[in-house]
Amino acid sequence: MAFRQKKSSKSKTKSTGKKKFWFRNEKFHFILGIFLLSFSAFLLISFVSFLFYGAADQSIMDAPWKEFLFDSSKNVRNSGMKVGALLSEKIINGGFGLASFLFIYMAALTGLKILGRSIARYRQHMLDSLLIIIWLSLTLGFIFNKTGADSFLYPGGHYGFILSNWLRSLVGIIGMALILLIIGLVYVVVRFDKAYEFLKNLLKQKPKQKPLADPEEDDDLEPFEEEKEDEIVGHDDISTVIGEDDVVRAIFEPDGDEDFEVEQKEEPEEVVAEEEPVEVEAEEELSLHVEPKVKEEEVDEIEPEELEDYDPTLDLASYKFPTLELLEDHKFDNAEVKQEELVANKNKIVETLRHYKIEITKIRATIGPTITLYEIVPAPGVRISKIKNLEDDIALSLSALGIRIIAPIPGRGTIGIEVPNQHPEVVSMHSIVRSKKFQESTAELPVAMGKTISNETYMFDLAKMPHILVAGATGQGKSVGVNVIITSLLYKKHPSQLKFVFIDPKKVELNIYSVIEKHYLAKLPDTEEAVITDIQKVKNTLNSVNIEMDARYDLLKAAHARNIKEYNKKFISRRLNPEKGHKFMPYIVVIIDEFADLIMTAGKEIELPIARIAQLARAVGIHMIIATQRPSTNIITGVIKANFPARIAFKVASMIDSRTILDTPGANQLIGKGDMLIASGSEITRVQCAFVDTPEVEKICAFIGDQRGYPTAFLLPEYVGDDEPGPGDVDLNNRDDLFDDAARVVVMNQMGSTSMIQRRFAIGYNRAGRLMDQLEAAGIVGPSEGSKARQVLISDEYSLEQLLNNL
Ligand SMILES: Nc1ncnc2c1ncn2[C@@H]1O[C@H](COP(=O)(O)OP(=O)(O)OP(=O)(O)O)[C@@H](O)[C@H]1O
Repeated sequence: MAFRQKKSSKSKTKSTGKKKFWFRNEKFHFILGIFLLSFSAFLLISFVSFLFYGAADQSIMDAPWKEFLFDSSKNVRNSGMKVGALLSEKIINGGFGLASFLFIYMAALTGLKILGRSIARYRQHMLDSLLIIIWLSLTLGFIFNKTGADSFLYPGGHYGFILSNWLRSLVGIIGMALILLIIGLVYVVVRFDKAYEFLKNLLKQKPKQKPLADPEEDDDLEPFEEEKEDEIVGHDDISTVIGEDDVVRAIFEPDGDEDFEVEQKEEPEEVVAEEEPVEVEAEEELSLHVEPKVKEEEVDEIEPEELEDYDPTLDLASYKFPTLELLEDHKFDNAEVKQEELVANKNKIVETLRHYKIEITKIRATIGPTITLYEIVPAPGVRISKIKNLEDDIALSLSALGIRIIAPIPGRGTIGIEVPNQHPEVVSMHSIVRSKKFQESTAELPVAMGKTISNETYMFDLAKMPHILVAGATGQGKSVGVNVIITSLLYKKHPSQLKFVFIDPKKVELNIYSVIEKHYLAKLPDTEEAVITDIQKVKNTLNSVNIEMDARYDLLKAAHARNIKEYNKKFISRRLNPEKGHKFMPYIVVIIDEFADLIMTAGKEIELPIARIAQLARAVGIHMIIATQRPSTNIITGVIKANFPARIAFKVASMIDSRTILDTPGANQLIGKGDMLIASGSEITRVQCAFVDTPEVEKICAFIGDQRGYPTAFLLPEYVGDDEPGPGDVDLNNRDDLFDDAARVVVMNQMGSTSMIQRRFAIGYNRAGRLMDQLEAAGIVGPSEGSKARQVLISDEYSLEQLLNNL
């Protein structure tokens, strides 16, 4: 029932895929194209004869419509007959006047395009036509304003007439004429460079910069538009009555939420960096500097009009997202907070405060999944610090652990006392994934973490965080938290859009995901396991991610894109040439479980590449999540803290640990079992983490793993560590597994080319290079000759086999 909701939005991708399939049907194209061409021919004939016979046909057209349509004795003179006359009347007179002829042009052009004729700048033609229709209809409506009464023809059509009358009433005849003239002029200047040059020469002293707006500029600005924020799921179960007859009155409005979404706008500095040169140049010589910039863009870009948008999901077009049934509802685990519990807690709070001579004027309860927030308004004159100091006394009187006092609650003017519920609720991943907020999220990397104190789904966009440090004592819900993050992403992102790098020195937590290797995992070439456990491989992988990051930056630079979103948008609209190395970039999320173990064994060798990724990788779509159960300062160092602004703290043993993670106490007062504090920027939110059990994750992974995947995991660039043998020291006793095959290929082709070996065996450049060095050491090929292929020293396969046998 409720699952249906999920299906509708989740299957968006799926249904668009189907639609596209239907739309791509060749026969459908042919029929539609022919229809549009015939229709435009018919309209042309009808429109033209309407100009000649429209007046004569008016009387018949004025007849009641039944008579007009069904009385075959009444005939019109229009060559398109009654339908032609009617269409002409409705489109020309009832619509946009003589400008409506352009509709014919648009229909014909569309027909030809659908039939497969390549039409350069099709979209531009359509846009131009629409603009001209509006402008011309308005202008003709304005000019022929008076003639409407005695002529059958409205040259500006109904809309031109109405709109021009309205504008005239606003700005008068002269104002209106000026507006039309200026709009026309701006259009001509923007569209036609020659006209612009001409006008510029004409008015040499006062050149106008504005009209030369680079179409790319619009594009560049787009990412800075605020993304639509998700709707908040309605919740009516937030506040609860404490008791009418109590000494202190309870307030029960639903909470306004100042969720995390206040965060992150795109950094303005980047805009400045990009736009500055244009402004500086504009001061000197207005137009000259803008032109070459456009040309520079074109070097890397290909003509977009000819091709349909690239669809990265096409390789796995039939991929099905995991369904909601794979997740448990955990409903039976849930318990309501009883009215008596609320009243009892309230009374104890009030009594304890009274005991210390603190009067309060209001108290309100907001029931969360695991804790209830009692918000109090102290009587005037009471010092807040006094209440804060009573934390332990209130905890004692309520005989409960995990009491936290927030004094004051930012932006509310109240003091919050968080009290754990006697029977905490399990927030199921099921309920979170099903929430409207998650389903309708438009975030790049949406993660639904759990529920806030006011029972709202707590979500964030990992792309904006951009890296997360997760810490907490053992057994408090850290691994579940990491699984929740991964699961959220699996429910929302297609394998083509997201890749994970899993690093798990303990070899237990993340191994569960190895079955989705060919869908979602990234690994080094030539490695067996996609979930990395070996410390040397961890180093190599992190360095390889660094190389990938640098390569992505190079591509972004060549594409004049500021971030991955902008780059992929350009790539999808086929404005980047794959032959120049451009490719669709999936997001890469690096997850390191038990970070402490790594730092203890490898120290700086691990910390430095992590810090570099954390500092730089955001713009190129590489994000990191590191988890540790040892939140000490030698693990969470200053370098790590500085680069991981978003932190998630599960319950920790001491206040010092809490400070190490969050820079503030609080995590030591949590109650465990997924109770957590999320710090993002200066805001700290208490959230009950969703619960996803290992069998649920296994089911999701099996669901994905059983589907067709890519031939291999996503291959990261090859990285050769310093301690691995370089090309100089070749040990023929330790030959590459592909040595014999590579030798045969080289001899058969009589070509000693590294890239041929690379291509033939689908291996990285470094490995192919090493193979070539070994072939040289074995005397099969000659020494390197720069960019030329090496000389092959063995002329036939027989000699080669003999040589191989003797090695
Ligand atoms: N969000 C949650 N809701 C309810 N129970 C939870 C939640 N998270 C964890 N738990 C309970 O706590 C137990 C331990 O959780 P988890 O394995 O995630 O701890 P951990 O911090 O990763 O421990 P370790 O560091 O030893 O791996 C779970 O088996 C589960 O019973």
